[in-house]
Amino acid sequence: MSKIKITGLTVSDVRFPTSQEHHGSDAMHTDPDYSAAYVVLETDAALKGYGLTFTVGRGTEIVVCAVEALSGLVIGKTLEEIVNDFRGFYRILTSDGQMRWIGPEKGVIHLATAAVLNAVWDLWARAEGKPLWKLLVDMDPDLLIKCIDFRYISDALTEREALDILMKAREGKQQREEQMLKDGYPAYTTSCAWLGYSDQQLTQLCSTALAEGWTRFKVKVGADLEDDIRRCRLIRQMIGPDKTLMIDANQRWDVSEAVAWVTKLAEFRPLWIEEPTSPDDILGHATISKALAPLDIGVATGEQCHNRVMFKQFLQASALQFVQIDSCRVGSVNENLAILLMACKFNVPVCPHAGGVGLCELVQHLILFDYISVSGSLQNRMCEYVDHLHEHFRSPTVIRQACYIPPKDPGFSCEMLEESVQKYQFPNGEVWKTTLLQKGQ
Ligand SMILES: C[C@H](O)[C@@H](O)CC(=O)C(=O)O
Ligand SMILES: [Mg+2]
Repeated sequence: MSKIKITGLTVSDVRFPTSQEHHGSDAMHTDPDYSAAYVVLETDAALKGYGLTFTVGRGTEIVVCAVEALSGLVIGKTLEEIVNDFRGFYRILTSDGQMRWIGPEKGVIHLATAAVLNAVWDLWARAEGKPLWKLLVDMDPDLLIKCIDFRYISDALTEREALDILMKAREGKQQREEQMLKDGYPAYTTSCAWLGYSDQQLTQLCSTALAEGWTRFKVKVGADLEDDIRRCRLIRQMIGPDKTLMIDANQRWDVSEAVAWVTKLAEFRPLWIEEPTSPDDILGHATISKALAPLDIGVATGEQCHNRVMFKQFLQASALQFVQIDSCRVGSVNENLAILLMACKFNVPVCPHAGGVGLCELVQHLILFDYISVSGSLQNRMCEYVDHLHEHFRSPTVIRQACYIPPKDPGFSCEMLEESVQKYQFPNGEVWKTTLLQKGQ
């Protein structure tokens, strides 16, 4: 690989006013403006690297500050020196002697780490002329393992075990890749039933989704039990008994409240309850999992799980039945590789969190890699899809018959259109100047 040197980093606060139409609303985040701290790595070559982390509006400026604080650790490095010791570079970013204090490996600083590392992985995939999933699928297992920081997880997954998983999954890899290219990776939709949508909207979106071939649907719950019963009944009646329904409470309940509430929704046969309580409460999730097991309802979580250490404990404690990786919450591909491999060892299916802005574009690469090179299974597995804001990306996701079609363009698919970045920049982009003026701010 040529010695591409990273010469600069720019980061933008890009926000989309999705709250105006209640897109993305849930029991906890009632007015999200889907946003991103959007990173561009400049190099001394013709290539650039693009990365982002996802936020829901106010506070994005803090993530931008954190990215700026990390920028000195990446500017001046060559791509070659980073990827030749990616584990070491991951440590440099996450274990800076002073900045580590404001994490470690969690919160705003870790969101910033995700944005920067996503851009580095994008640059690497572009330099190799491959979409990221293919870069990972083709990578020598030894090199893949060297991208992962096993510190804090080696009691649950050793390097040897991780390597064995990858070696074992070599069998059938070619067929699985061909299958993905032909049929795509199964998806479910959350776009029909945001909490702020009216019943009429929900009915109309659901019937459109059914006509488009969707068979798996997620409904937001958790604010009002009577509303939840009515909305779940509506959706279940529309989709019929055989299609799949999931429910998502976005951390709204206490542990016992979660069990009682979900028991009342059991008649609608949800496959899982997502984020029933605080995302940090591992033992609480274990209690909920145990209580709901007789009802055949699993617990899903991960979109706000800080890092690989917490995923390890969720798995060790049998506190979740579905692992929801997120491309922008933890330390990018490096940390997600660790989580995919741990999920495989513990035999728990991975069903990624996506949506927001850019999350579908990014995470499709990781789940394709999981199927082709790690788990080799589609059983009880699907990737979230949300139908908003894809038009702002140079290589938007392609969905066919409710499946993600593997991206072909080199990179990690999160390059935004320059005009979108300008227009939606907060607070000086055209859209926000008008919006803030109307609000008198
Ligand atoms: C605020 C986000 O839209 C959140 O509701 C997304 C989420 O929980 C999911 O997609 O799952
Ligand atoms: Mg969720």
